[in-house]
Amino acid sequence: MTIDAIIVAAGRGERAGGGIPKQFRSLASRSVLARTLDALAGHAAIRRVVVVVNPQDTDHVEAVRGETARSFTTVPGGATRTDSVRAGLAALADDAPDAVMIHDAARPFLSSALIDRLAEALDRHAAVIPALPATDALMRVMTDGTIVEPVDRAVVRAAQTPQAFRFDTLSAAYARLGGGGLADDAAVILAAGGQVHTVEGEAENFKLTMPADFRRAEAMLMGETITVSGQGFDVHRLEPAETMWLCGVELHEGLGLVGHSDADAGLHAVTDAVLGCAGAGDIGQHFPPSDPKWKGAASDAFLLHALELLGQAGGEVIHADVTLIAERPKIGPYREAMRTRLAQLLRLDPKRVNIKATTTEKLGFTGRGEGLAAQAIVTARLS
Ligand SMILES: Nc1ccn([C@@H]2O[C@H](COP(=O)(O)OP(=O)(O)OP(=O)(O)O)[C@@H](O)[C@H]2O)c(=O)n1
Ligand SMILES: C[C@](O)(CO)[C@H](O)COP(=O)(O)O
Repeated sequence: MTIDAIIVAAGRGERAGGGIPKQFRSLASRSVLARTLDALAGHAAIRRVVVVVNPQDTDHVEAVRGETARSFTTVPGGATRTDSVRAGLAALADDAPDAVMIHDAARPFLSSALIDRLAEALDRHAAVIPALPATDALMRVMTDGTIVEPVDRAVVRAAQTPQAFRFDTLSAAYARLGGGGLADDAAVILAAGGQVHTVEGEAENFKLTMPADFRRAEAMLMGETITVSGQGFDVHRLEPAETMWLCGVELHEGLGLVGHSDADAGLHAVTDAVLGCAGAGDIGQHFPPSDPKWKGAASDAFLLHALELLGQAGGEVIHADVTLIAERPKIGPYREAMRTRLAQLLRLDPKRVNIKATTTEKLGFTGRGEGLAAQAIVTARLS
């Protein structure tokens, strides 16, 4: 069965506050939407993901692309969640899947086991959602808050997302729905006279709605992780050349670095620091200079491999600080470009990346202009 996913991310997040729509706010150094995408688009059952966004948020969406390796397309959303889901369904219609999961961008903590449960239930049901029993006593109230009567909590459930449907069933229900918004997609099926089944939801899969939800989410992430640091150091010989690669940026200063790969000492130091965080040895073990495969290689590939190993070890980079040591070239004119490129490779906000440069007062091999050295410290969170 082919299953596509729609992430609705066009809301304004007014109840959460925080200055920008909540799905783009940072939670322990990564945006909510990047986390949601990784959880959903990273699942093997999901073929492709459409993210429904507000066109005002283009810059935020581009920043999220830099934070995740997952691919996704975007479509403009509407005034209500219902309108946004409708736009997502229309975007999938040309190459319609057998089934679709609709998920709130604002629920970044869904587990892969929950997606498994929903996918498995889709074999038996056309509409299935995760739901949780109520744990508090429930009261029916008047608009002023005065209680009318208790509600039997055995007969209610709190509905979560992802909500999973056979694509044709959900599309037909949306086609029958008039104007106006409903709370969720289960309500759309019910309005069309359909049946909706439930699987067990997850307490951790709460929706970031109010400011306190962000505090809870931060505490959850901090409590589950430890912070580690990795350190890296590299040196390459300098010689006259047209170009030099340093921290992923091409410099045109009449100097080059000599090495087996592109000799980008900055990226090599960062790669070693990431490997340090992952407890995965050093760059020479993974990319031996004796292997002709790496001759002239762009060092981006080394860093991406180290990041992959860190990911497998349950880690994510949260900060990097690099020091470049040389008399020449002067780093100042390239500093911002290096910061931007490194942030892109590390999938970090550029504010979390720092590039420093120093000379050694004409002392030693760097002082004599024979070589360039780079040091890096990378900080990562490990779960
Ligand atoms: N017009 C809308 C409204 C909501 N959503 C999405 O639907 C999900 C659940 O909605 P909610 O938590 O209500 O988000 P907001 O509408 O952003 O929140 P608020 O009501 O506080 O502004 C969110 O991922 C939100 O981005 C959407 O795609 N389009
Ligand atoms: C879709 C939903 O998250 C299911 O619990 C919920 O209905 C969204 O409600 P909101 O009023 O848009 O927050």
